[in-house]
Amino acid sequence: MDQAIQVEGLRQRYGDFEAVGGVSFDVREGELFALLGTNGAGKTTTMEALEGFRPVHAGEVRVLGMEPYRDRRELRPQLGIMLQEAGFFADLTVAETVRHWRGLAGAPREDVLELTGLADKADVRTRQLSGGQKRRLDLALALLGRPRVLFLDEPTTGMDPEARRATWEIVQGLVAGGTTVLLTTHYLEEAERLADRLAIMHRGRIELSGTVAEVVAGHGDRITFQVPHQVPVGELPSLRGSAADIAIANGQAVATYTVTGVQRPLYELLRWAEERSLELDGLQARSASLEDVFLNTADGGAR
Ligand SMILES: Nc1ncnc2c1ncn2[C@@H]1O[C@H](COP(=O)(O)OP(=O)(O)OP(=O)(O)O)[C@@H](O)[C@H]1O
Repeated sequence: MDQAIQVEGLRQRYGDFEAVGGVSFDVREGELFALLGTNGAGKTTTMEALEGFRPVHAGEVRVLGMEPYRDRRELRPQLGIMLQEAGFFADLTVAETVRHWRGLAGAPREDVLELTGLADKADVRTRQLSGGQKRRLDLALALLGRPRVLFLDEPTTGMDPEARRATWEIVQGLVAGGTTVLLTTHYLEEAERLADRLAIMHRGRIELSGTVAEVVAGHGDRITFQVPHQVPVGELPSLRGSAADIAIANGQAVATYTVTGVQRPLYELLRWAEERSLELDGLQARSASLEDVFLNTADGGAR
């Protein structure tokens, strides 16, 4: 089988409110696909439809060729699910929690605590774990049954940078071993690092999808610098027809130009500065980043 996950025209409602309004995407076997989006965009709702938690209202979803809600008994043992909120028994230790869940997995992995860096917390009660450690225990439980398809809903929220990087390595190892992963995240760097392809959702729809390179293509390049104090923002030049966007950071005005190709506009800018004997602190020229595209989408700008 080529496609592990197929979503076609998915719509989900909560009462009268349409949380997902016609979403389509595929995830190939052994691929990591990231769902990004603003708060309330419909990422978790989409994921829950694929996990078989509730029937779909309209459209078609398939996971490993099965209909997730109808076929949940057969499908569930092949899925690993890491929900956004951990629901552990507070008085069980980490080792007891794993033992409890191991009983439900067919041929459980024995190394999940070592894999997730929790071996030294085996005797700690789950309520005493830090937020990041709880996320790691959640991941450990999701991996117990050696899932073919792994759903990770904001897996690294609350983790320190080191734990986040360690988690990325675990996930990369799983994908290298053939596991299909659907991930939601608010960390754009996480998606840039891990995702083979991604989709940006906004208000129940997919606004953009593709590889990172495909998603940022066509969004131009950026030139930014701190506006010198002696220059009123109204006197900044336009660069090849592009006017400056001004943002204030720590009391300092920062100018950003969206341009196509940086060489000519940069030349114009430097000549303008030279003629006025101005120093442009913090001058940067770069391609559009996933963050630029994301913010543009969230503003309703990318269509
Ligand atoms: N059980 C529910 N009943 C009513 N509305 C709900 C329910 N669950 C989610 N919603 C609403 O549906 C919309 C989509 O929620 P969802 O959790 O799927 O978004 P999300 O993209 O995962 O958001 P976040 O990034 O904040 O986790 C939101 O407006 C949310 O308030």
